[in-house]
Amino acid sequence: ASLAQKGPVTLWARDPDQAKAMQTTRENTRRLAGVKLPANVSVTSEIASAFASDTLLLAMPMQQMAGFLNSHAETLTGKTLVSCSKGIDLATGQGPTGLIRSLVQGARAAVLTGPSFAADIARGLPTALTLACADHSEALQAELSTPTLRLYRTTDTTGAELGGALKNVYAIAAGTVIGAGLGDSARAALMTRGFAEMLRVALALGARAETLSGLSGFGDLVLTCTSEQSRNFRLGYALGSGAGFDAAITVEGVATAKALNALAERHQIEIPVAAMVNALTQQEISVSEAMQILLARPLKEE
Ligand SMILES: NC(=O)C1=CN([C@@H]2O[C@H](COP(=O)(O)OP(=O)(O)OC[C@H]3O[C@@H](n4cnc5c(N)ncnc54)[C@H](O)[C@@H]3O)[C@@H](O)[C@H]2O)C=CC1
Ligand SMILES: O=C(CO)COP(=O)(O)O
Repeated sequence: ASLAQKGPVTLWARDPDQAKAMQTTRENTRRLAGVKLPANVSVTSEIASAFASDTLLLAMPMQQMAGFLNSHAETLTGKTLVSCSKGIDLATGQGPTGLIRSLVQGARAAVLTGPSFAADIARGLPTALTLACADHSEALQAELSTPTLRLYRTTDTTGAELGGALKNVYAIAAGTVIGAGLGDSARAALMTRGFAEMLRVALALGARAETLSGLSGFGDLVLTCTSEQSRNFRLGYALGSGAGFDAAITVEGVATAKALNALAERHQIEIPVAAMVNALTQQEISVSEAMQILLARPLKEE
């Protein structure tokens, strides 16, 4: 919707009925109810017209991306593929750019990430994001920036994708703390220790520290750990308060916690908060057990 301020945009939906309904009603009632599609957004389920552009934005749950890329590898060859997904592929431990590079020959991989709820962007509220691409991406930055969407460029794709993926794990932790009534001070402690874990993992995997301190890292951690709009925060809140949660809702932090723990084990990095989130979401421990384990850890230097 934001890009439509600058020209025609084609939105691809897999399901022909859903595409037709969106094209007619000018709304995605299931995913973004109440937001009207701008006039120059057209919705189609036809690959040929949807994939005609040289630049394509990929917005799907992370665990679906490998399958999508495999199915459409030939059509996507030579395109600039900009991933908006935040996660780590469980099967390979790769982020979006790694998947794109390994599954689509000749594609240029980029990541668009940072603090942004889809509903805020669609309503034209001011938003700033990180655009990461290994090669010179000034033209892409200009192409994807709009009057309400300000993009900052970097070549650090590893840092950008890890910032966006990992913050979801700590948003679940923050939601759990608030849901369990443990207070804002405890949330601030978890966010800070969570950020230290994000930095340790990202640096070990070759990211730059300044990327993690930017929009895709610190910025997105703050947004997701403090907003009830976040699905990751809301899942944590439900876990903390003992309420139910709709399993159909996309919550990237659950799979990411699993993938992150596997990565940390391989690289021998300590991530106690993420380990608790993984154990909690896999229903291996209770909220009070998680808190006791974290509080009983040996005292150490900051
Ligand atoms: N919703 C938000 O505010 C934001 C979401 N993201 C990220 O974007 C990604 C997608 O999230 P949402 O759009 O919110 O999830 P969602 O669950 O609301 O929508 C997912 C969309 O992907 C489609 N999809 C599912 N499997 C697919 C496949 N195999 N091939 C093609 N399309 C497929 C679905 O039909 C649906 O339209 C996630 O990684 C999320 O972290 C990033 C920033 C903001
Ligand atoms: O990534 C997001 C905001 O930057 C969206 O967060 P949720 O997936 O937790 O809703």
